[in-house]
Amino acid sequence: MINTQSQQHNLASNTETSQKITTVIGAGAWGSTLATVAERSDHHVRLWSRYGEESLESAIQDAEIILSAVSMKGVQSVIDRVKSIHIPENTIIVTATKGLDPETTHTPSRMWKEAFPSHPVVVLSGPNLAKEIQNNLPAATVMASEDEAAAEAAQEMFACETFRVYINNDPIGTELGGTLKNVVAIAAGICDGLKLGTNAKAGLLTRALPEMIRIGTSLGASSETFFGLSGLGDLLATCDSPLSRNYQVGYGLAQGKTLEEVLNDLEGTAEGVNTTKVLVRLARQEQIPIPISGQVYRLLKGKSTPEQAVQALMARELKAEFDDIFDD
Ligand SMILES: NC(=O)C1=CN([C@@H]2O[C@H](COP(=O)(O)OP(=O)(O)OC[C@H]3O[C@@H](n4cnc5c(N)ncnc54)[C@H](OP(=O)(O)O)[C@@H]3O)[C@@H](O)[C@H]2O)C=CC1
Ligand SMILES: O=C(CO)COP(=O)(O)O
Repeated sequence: MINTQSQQHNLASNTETSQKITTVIGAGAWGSTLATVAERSDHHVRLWSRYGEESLESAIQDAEIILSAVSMKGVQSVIDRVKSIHIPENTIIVTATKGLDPETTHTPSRMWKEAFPSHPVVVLSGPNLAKEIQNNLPAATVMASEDEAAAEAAQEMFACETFRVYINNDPIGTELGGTLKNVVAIAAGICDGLKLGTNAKAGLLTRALPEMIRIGTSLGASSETFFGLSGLGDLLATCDSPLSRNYQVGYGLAQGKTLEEVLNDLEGTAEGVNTTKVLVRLARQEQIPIPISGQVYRLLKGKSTPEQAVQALMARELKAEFDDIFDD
């Protein structure tokens, strides 16, 4: 069992010097799980929490990889703390947070890159419900970076029999897939909570994917990435699992609970609530249509009921399925 303070796992401390060291920052559900995964891969792992006894400086000393798994609200403060400590330029920074900064609308990888322009930054994202991975069920994920060697090093550090790690070179697309699907997961929870059926759910997810792609490509992502593990893969996992906190938010709203009630009952973080607000701002700025996410926004704001949101989506002007299909 991993506690909420920096620990040495698995290996006796006198073997540490010969092992590659990974430090995981954030001992919540995801950070603890990723520490377990790296430990399964037989690396030396340190798990750091702001509530633990060990200093961050000591926890990240000699680490080849520093992986941040904190929720969005903790990202800037963690960056500031790491920045106050000197870390060598070959230290790889991996970010596993799925959110958007409410101040700047930036993704966590962009925030890390801005703070550490000379360090390789890698995004970890995929269909990865922490509880299933904790239970040793097989899962696949993506390590994405513009620095191929860094992505490969992170892949090697975390891959094991039950955790299959792919690499790609589209960190922003990989990160946005995992982030934007949280908004859709709220909608999926509403869909299931209202018992709208399988056809409605398939329609919802299929129409939500182009929304994610429109926003993603406007921010520089490749559309192809959204059909991979971190896009479609994570959409399927999160929107079809009661383990997902975002799905639980939608499900609770469909039961007639207020957002406050739902969040009070929730175990852990549902990033989709904040992401929806940031996403709507981004979409307005760029004039990008996001009808499904827009309805989630109205619902979270208390401006419509789940039933009204469904009606509004079904009553939209009829249109072609693909934007440019009749252009020629
Ligand atoms: N749980 C999951 O299945 C998955 C989660 N994720 C993503 O990982 C991120 C974390 O999720 P999860 O672990 O589930 O969330 P939890 O609610 O379980 O834990 C919250 C985490 O955020 C950290 N944190 C919160 N506020 C601050 C702060 N002000 N300063 C520093 N650290 C802070 C906590 O650190 P501390 O330990 O120091 O308290 C803790 O690690 C989210 O972005 C989520 O979307 C991604 C994939 C899977
Ligand atoms: O990102 C996740 C699975 O890939 C976890 O989803 P939730 O944050 O909704 O629990």
